[in-house]
Amino acid sequence: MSEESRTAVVIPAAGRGVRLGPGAPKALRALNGTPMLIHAVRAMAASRAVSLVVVVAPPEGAAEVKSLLADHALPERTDFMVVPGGETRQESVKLGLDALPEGIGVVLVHDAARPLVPVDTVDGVIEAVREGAPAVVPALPLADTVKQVEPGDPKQPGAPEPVVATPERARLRAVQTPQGFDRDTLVRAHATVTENVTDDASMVEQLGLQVVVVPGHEEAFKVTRPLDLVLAEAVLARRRANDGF
Ligand SMILES: Nc1ccn([C@@H]2O[C@H](COP(=O)(O)OP(=O)(O)OP(=O)(O)O)[C@@H](O)[C@H]2O)c(=O)n1
Ligand SMILES: C[C@](O)(CO)[C@H](O)COP(=O)(O)O
Repeated sequence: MSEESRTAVVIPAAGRGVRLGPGAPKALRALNGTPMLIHAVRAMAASRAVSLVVVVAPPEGAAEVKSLLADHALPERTDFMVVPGGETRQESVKLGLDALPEGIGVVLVHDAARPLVPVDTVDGVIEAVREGAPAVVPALPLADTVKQVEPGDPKQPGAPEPVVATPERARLRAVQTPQGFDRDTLVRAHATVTENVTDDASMVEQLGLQVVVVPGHEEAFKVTRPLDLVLAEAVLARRRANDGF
């Protein structure tokens, strides 16, 4: 993968945010007065290697997302597109991929729900793809011990679940985004894998190709539950205090 190969980012932003609770679609909710999606777009466009950002919007919200992008200051060197999303994250990513123009060789997929990822993490992923890895994921070691269980009846939440195994923690990683791919590899993965998966790199694993992990960052956490909003606001307040961000 050459330095000249253009890099695009697909940002799936079409989720409802059910775990966050009632309100607007998660990507459109505000952090420090600015929609989470705009933070995520700026985080991606902060990389000088990124020439195109494709936002996959809630199907009924594409017009609103277009006007949000027009209303917020974004780097001029980056192009932006908006396409409507699908029923699942996987479908939304596929719709974003389908919209990519010719000439893009590297594709990042980044959750709108990870608005605060630092640019060094983004650049580290791009660099690893450019150096030849077909799929790259940023990840962190785990702080908690993990148990594999026999899942209980979803109709009886809170009922005890039998433990099946305790995987060796030192070999586990908590995976973040942006995940980076050689474009042709990711297109082939989405065309081949039909079962529902929770991240794009696992589709490349199913093709039998090597996926590699590079260092993630604790500020690349995903806003999933209400407490994550508190943490995100605190991170932004610290950034403002530290560097007038
Ligand atoms: N049909 C979907 C579902 C999810 N996403 C996006 O995928 C990312 C990661 O998903 P997640 O954090 O699970 O978001 P939601 O699906 O919105 O959350 P929840 O499961 O709580 O509803 C988010 O940026 C979300 O907008 C998407 O583009 N299209
Ligand atoms: C892609 C991802 O962010 C990697 O950790 C995660 O798998 C998305 O999961 P979600 O349940 O759609 O939030």
